[in-house]
Amino acid sequence: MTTLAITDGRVLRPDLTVTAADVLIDQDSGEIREIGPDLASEADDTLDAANSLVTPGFVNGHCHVAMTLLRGYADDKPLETWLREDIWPAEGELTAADIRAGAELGLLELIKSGVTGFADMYFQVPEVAAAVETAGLRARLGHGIVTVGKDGETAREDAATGLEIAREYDGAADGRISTAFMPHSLTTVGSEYLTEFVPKAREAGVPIHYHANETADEVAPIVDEHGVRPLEYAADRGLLEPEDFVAHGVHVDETEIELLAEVGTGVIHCPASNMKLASGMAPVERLREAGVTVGLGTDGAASNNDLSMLDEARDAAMLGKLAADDASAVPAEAVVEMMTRGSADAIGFESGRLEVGAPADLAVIDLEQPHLTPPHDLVSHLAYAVAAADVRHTVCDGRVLMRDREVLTLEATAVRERALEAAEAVVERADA
Ligand SMILES: CSC[C@H]1O[C@@H](n2cnc3c(O)ncnc32)[C@H](O)[C@@H]1O
Ligand SMILES: [Zn+2]
Repeated sequence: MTTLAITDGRVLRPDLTVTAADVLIDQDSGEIREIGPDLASEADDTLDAANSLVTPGFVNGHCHVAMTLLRGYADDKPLETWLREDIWPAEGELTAADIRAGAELGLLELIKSGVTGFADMYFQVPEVAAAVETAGLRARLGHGIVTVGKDGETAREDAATGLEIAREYDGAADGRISTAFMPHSLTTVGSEYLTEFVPKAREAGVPIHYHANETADEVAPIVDEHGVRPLEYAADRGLLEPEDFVAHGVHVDETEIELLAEVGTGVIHCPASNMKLASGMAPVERLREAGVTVGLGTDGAASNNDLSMLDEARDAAMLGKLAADDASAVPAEAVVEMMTRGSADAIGFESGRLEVGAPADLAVIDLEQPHLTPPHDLVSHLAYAVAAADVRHTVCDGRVLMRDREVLTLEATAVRERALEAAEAVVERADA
């Protein structure tokens, strides 16, 4: 057995208490073997965590990681206009190699900001999967299916690709990659494709993930056409099971909140994207009160505009208070739980907690920084004050992905150069 010890840190436990301890990791199984004092002598390798917080790796519950190429390409527009006028035409120009370059750039950003797992919906999933395999993160991947605006044959092919990818890649990268069937949303995928393919996804044993109730404009057509709320429409078509998770959930009414809580479908809250696109304020406090599993996600870098879960946590706490008109709503503990265990539970990962037997997915935060002084309350710091640049080490599945701020699994300069070149060429083609 090969072992790694994270030494002399302050460890954030599942009950959100912090204890001075070492963490001993079995690198063969990728699991935490022991948490306690003086474990360095038992380890083959060590990572120094003095004056640092050892936290569960952050889990980005909803992302389009290759969209880093479109960061800053189109800002300051609402969702529908942004997608139709700018993003979808530009995405139409993306090659497989572009998506690989964008995904690697996004993964570099995730590792540097302490993220160890994420869920991703995009095109050219084999490219995203290859990047994940190299980078060493844990991911739930899916092909984003869109059928609106396509003829019947092309639309059906897209849904079939979604199913095929979900079947083929589930369990890839020694189990670090899992999949989901991912219709883009309830308004961009026709009901007939849901009726045909959702039962097949269930047979394949994969969960279902989609954008839901993101804008008011997306709710009205479903209510008008089907006479029910979007999540009732989803439940009627078999898209609301305990293993499923939806992104956004901004415009959910009380019936839908109760439905989510009753069924156990998770919601991934994306506060930065919701604010930037002026989509609205999700009722996070109410969702949590009702017992809904709530995770956090950045969405893509074109609507955020970064992939930092630390920024997302702060945004979630701030926006949650505004939405509830209550400063005690969505407190620090809630967002720390959402960015770790909440997202992990929602997307079906066992990570998000530091305990014996759990996956060794963790991040080490440098506390010796002016903006983290004094360290009265480290949960408060994680929610409100820690920045991506404070992450010293990132470990996933027991493997060190970043040591002393140097990413070991990706060559940072080459990744940036490839992404820069790809991004410039895509924008040139899109704007021609
Ligand atoms: C079909 S792959 C995924 C698809 O989703 C687009 N997208 C990015 N951000 C959002 C968002 O906030 N709501 C809906 N769709 C979004 C992305 O550009 C891809 O086309
Ligand atoms: Zn999205």
